Amino acid sequence: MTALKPILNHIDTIPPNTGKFKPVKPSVYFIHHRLRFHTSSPKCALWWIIFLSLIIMLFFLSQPSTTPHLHTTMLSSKSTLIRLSATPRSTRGHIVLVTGAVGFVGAHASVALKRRGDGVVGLDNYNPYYDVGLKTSRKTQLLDRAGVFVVKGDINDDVLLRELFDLVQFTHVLHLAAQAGVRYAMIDPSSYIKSNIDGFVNVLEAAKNAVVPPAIVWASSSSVYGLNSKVPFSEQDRTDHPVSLYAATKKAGEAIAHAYNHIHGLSITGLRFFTVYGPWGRPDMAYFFFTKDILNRKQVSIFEGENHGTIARDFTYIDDVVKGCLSAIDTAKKSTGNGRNGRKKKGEAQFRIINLGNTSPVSVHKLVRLLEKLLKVKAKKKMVLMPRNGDVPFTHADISLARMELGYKPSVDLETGLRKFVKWYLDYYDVKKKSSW
Ligand SMILES: O=C(O)[C@H]1O[C@H](OP(=O)(O)OP(=O)(O)OC[C@H]2O[C@@H](n3ccc(=O)[nH]c3=O)[C@H](O)[C@@H]2O)[C@H](O)[C@@H](O)[C@H]1O
Repeated sequence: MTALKPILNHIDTIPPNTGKFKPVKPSVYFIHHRLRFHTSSPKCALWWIIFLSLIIMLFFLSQPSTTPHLHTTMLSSKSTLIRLSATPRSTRGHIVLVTGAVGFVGAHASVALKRRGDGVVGLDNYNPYYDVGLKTSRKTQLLDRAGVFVVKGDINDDVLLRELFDLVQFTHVLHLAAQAGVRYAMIDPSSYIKSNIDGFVNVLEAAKNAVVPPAIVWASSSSVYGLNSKVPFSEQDRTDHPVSLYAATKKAGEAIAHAYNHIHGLSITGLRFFTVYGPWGRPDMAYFFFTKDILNRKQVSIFEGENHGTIARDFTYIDDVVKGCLSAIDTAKKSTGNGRNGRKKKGEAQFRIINLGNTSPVSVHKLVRLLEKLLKVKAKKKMVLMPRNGDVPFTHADISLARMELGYKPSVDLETGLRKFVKWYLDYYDVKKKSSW
C-alpha cells in the first residue's frame, strides 16, 4: 500500500478529462477510472452490469453449439437409411462406424464387416487427394452393393459427429480417415495436421462423449519406425525418429490415443499398417502408378540407397489387413468411460499398438520385375537415389504380437497379391480396349 501511495496522490491531482485534451498514461488512466467506479455508485452499477453481461455472453459462446446445423437436416432426412445400415444381422453383431469408408482399406473393411453381419455406417469427405471417381466407384460398386450407407461428411465437423453418435449407439469405431502418403507432405503439410491430428482428436472427443463410449480401432503406420535399423520392427522398438511429417502425425496420434485412453477410459487399438496394396488401391502408391506407367510405356523411377543400396517394403495384401482389422474389433475390450453421463472412468481401459505387416520384405526392383511379368510389358527403368522427402530405406514387421492378440496370419505373397491387383486394374480401367495398351 505504501508503494501505491505516490501513484494515488498523483491520480488525485489529475484534472477531469474535459476541456483541452491531455494525453494520459494508459496505466494511470486505468487506475483513475477504477477509482472513479468505486466512488460513483450509479456508474459503478452500470459497469458491473456490462461486466456481468460480458461474462454471461462468454459462457454461452463457449458451450457446444446445439443449434440445428446443415447436417441436422441432412442426417434427419437420411436417418432411416443410417439406422438400417447400422443394424447388425443378429443381436451379437457389432455396430461399427467406419471413417474413411470410401478409402482403400475403409471400403474393403466396411464390406467385410457388413458381409459377416455387423451393422456398419461409413463416413467420408471424398477429399480430392486422389481421383474422386475411384472413391465414388468404391461406393457404388462395393459399399452400395453390400448395403453400407456412407454419410458424406468430415471428421473435423464436430456437430455432424455428435449427431451421428446420437443417432446410432456405435459399439466400435474403425477410424481409417487420414491424410495418407509420405511424400505429399512436402506439398501440403497442413492437410496432415488437419486430418491426422485435429480430425483424430475430434473422433476421439465424439467417441468419449457418446452415451456409451465405443472401442476405437484406428490406422497408425509402419512409417513411425522411421530410421529404425533393428529388424524386424517390433512394437517395443523406439519410434521417435520419424522421417516424414506423415509419420510424425501418426506417431503423435499414438500419443494422443494414449492420453484419451488414460484420461477417458477409451479402449483403443492402433494398427501399424505396412504398405497395404491390392485391388481398389490408392493411385498415389508406387505399385499402382508403376502399373499405369509401365502400361503407358512411361519411365518408372526406382529408388535406391547410397551405393545402389536396395530399398524394400513389407508389402501387405489388403485381405490380410482387413482380417487384422476385424480381429482387432472382435478382441477389443469395452471402453470404461461413462460418456457424457458420467465423469469418472470405471477402471483402466485396453490400450494396444499392433503391427499388421507381411513379415517378408520385397525390394522395389522385384516389385517392378513382378509387374513386368504380370503385365507382359518391359518397364523403362531409371535408378534414382532415394530423395530425402519422407521415404525410409526398408520396412519389416515383427508380427508376433498380432499373431498372439489377433490370431493374425498373413497368407498372400506379393506375386499372388499383385496378380489380383493387375487383374482388377485391367478390368477397372478397361485397359485392353484402349489404344495405349
Ligand atoms: O506403410 C506405411 O505406413 C505407408 O505405406 C505407404 O508408403 P510407402 O511404403 O512409402 O509406399 P509407396 O509410396 O507405394 O512406395 C513403395 C516403395 O516404392 C518406392 N518408390 C516410390 C516412388 C517412386 O517413384 N519410386 C520408388 O522406388 C518407395 O521408396 C517405397 O520403397 C503408404 O503410401 C503410406 O500412406 C503409408 O501407409
